[in-house]
Amino acid sequence: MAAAPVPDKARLIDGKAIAAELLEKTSREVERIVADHGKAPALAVVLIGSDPASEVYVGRKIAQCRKAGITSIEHRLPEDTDEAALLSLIDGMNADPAIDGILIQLPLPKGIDAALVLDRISPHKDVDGFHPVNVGRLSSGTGGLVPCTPLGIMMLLDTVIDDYRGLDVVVIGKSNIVGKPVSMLLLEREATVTVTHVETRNLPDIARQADVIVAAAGVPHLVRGYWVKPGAVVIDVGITRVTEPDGTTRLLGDCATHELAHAAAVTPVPGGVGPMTIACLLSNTVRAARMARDA
Ligand SMILES: Nc1nc2c(c(=O)[nH]1)N[C@@H](CN(C=O)c1ccc(C(=O)N[C@@H](CCC(=O)O)C(=O)O)cc1)CN2
Repeated sequence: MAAAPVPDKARLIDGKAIAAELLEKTSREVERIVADHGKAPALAVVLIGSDPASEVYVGRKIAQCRKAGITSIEHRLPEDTDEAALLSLIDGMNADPAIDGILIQLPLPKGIDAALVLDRISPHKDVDGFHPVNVGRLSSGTGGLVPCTPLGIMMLLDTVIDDYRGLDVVVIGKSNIVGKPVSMLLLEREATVTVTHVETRNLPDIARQADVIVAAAGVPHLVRGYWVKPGAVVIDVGITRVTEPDGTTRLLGDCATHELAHAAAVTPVPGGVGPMTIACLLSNTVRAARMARDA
């Protein structure tokens, strides 16, 4: 069999454009829900403390909700919020039929047990897909709400891959938000998935076998050109903000993208996976709203 041609320039997968399409589709679904039930889906967004990146993400989530016609209810709580007060806020939102989705922005301040908090959210309103019931459903392939970043990664991959059966995929990173759930989604599509992390031995050699690399280790420019097989697809999930000597800041992904001309396709940072995370949050909110109204 002839070897696949080596590309001389990797195709950029435009996350911004794909997210915009999904947001458009979500807005149309919101209109249908309003027409059928007379009430727009509603998302409660909880931000505790004043982490600058979290402020930016929450601001974008709320702005996108407004654009899509989703009602957002904002709860901004101080850094020293008591865990019991947060749990009681969640109990109230779980019981409130006017709220379809609950989002607790991560990371939480020190002293608050994230697992306890996420477990308290009703699985039906868990639009982040972090509740153990939804994690279990994803692992067993039995539906449920799926975490936003992995869902977005699959949508980006679907623009360049038709059939995942037997493809060798290397996931770098084992977080509950990205590495583990995206591995489950890829397994469901019958890819051969190798989950690795920064302690994995011979990581460059393992990565070089892959048809697809999902880099989610949070280590800037970890994946170098020689780690990537010619013609592979590379999804860069990393976003690390670095400050230059002149005081300006820029975002670095987990991949040295300038060394990846020989890849078939890569996602840029910014403008790749990040915008999909927010678009999928809105789409999950609409899904939760539809499920609540159809129940
Ligand atoms: N409850 C949650 N908390 C966090 C999640 C999550 O899915 N649920 N994910 C991340 C942060 N995040 C969303 O909350 C997020 C990260 C990045 C982007 C994004 O659009 N990035 C842009 C660049 C943005 C910038 O300029 O800083 C891009 O990559 O183009 C959106 C959402 C942790 N917490």
